[in-house]
Amino acid sequence: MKSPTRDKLLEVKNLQVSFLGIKTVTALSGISFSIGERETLALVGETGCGKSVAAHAIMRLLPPESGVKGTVELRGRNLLGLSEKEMTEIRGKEIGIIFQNPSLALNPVYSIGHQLAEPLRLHRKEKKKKALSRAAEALKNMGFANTGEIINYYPSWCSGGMNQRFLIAASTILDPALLIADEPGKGLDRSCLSELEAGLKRLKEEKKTALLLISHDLGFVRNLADRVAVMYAGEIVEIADSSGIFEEPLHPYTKGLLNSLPEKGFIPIPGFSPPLSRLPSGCRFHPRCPLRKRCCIENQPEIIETNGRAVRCFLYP
Ligand SMILES: Nc1ncnc2c1ncn2[C@@H]1O[C@H](COP(=O)(O)OP(=O)(O)OP(=O)(O)O)[C@@H](O)[C@H]1O
Ligand code: NI
Repeated sequence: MKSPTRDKLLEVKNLQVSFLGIKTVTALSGISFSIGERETLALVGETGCGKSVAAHAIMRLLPPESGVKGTVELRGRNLLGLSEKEMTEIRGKEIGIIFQNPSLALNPVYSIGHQLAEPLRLHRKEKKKKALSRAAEALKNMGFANTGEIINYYPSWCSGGMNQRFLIAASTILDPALLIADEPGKGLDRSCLSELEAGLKRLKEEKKTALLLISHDLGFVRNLADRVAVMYAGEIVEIADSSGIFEEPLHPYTKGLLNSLPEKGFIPIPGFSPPLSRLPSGCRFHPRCPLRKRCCIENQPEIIETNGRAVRCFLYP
């Protein structure tokens, strides 16, 4: 929504995800958003609202018993209609993904250099020497100075923050157009977090990689995101430019999230998100909303777009 003519890289339309079990839970109730080429979109919202499910659905990494509907178009190609073989080609090459725990994703028995160079040797048939020099360059982009030494390190020798940056270097070594980062900063201390932030910034600016950034840390989001989508109980309730969300939030839930920031006085939103198996009537946020009206209890608001932003709330026409 930054500019109406921006080239769309990823377009998610009406994505619905249900987990079939004794009780079927609908984790995503039809979410739609798009990410432009080179753009960073953040997904924020309280725990359990469906952020990780959205990331997994886009990458087709959900368990087979999950029901997925809607479309996920990467440069116009619907990923949900591809064969598993075609999808394997997309993962890593066109869309990279990193999760919060890097030690689970890095292989403990191979050196960092080997793990970075391997995809280049495999997919690009690059010679060892060239692949290793590209690996060193990727490490430099992630803020490491002594790359000649670091390529010989093993993950267990390094801190969580270093490993998270190795993982970003590894997930983007084939220059994917989009990197999905699900809580990349979780569990990292402040200094590791600022190194991670600088690494992601360089990736955006130098490699022109688009980012889908999932994070609880609104400060981190504010520093990196061009646009922000706010989720609540399996729905998107507001999407706007980063400055719109942080300076002029519209939805009462977005306002509540911002008030819980330290600089706004740590005021938590009273109550809890509803369980997905027992959603309230009307607006899903109404039981916790200080501004609720009668219609909010009875009717479900649609998400409405105006002036380059979208909001799901009866306060806005
Ligand atoms: N495989 C699964 N089977 C059943 N339910 C699931 C499955 N995966 C996720 N869910 C449910 O879907 C909902 C959304 O989960 P999700 O992990 O996407 O939340 P989140 O927004 O990423 O939260 P957090 O901030 O804690 O990471 C949760 O209620 C979760 O229990
Ligand atoms: Ni999550």
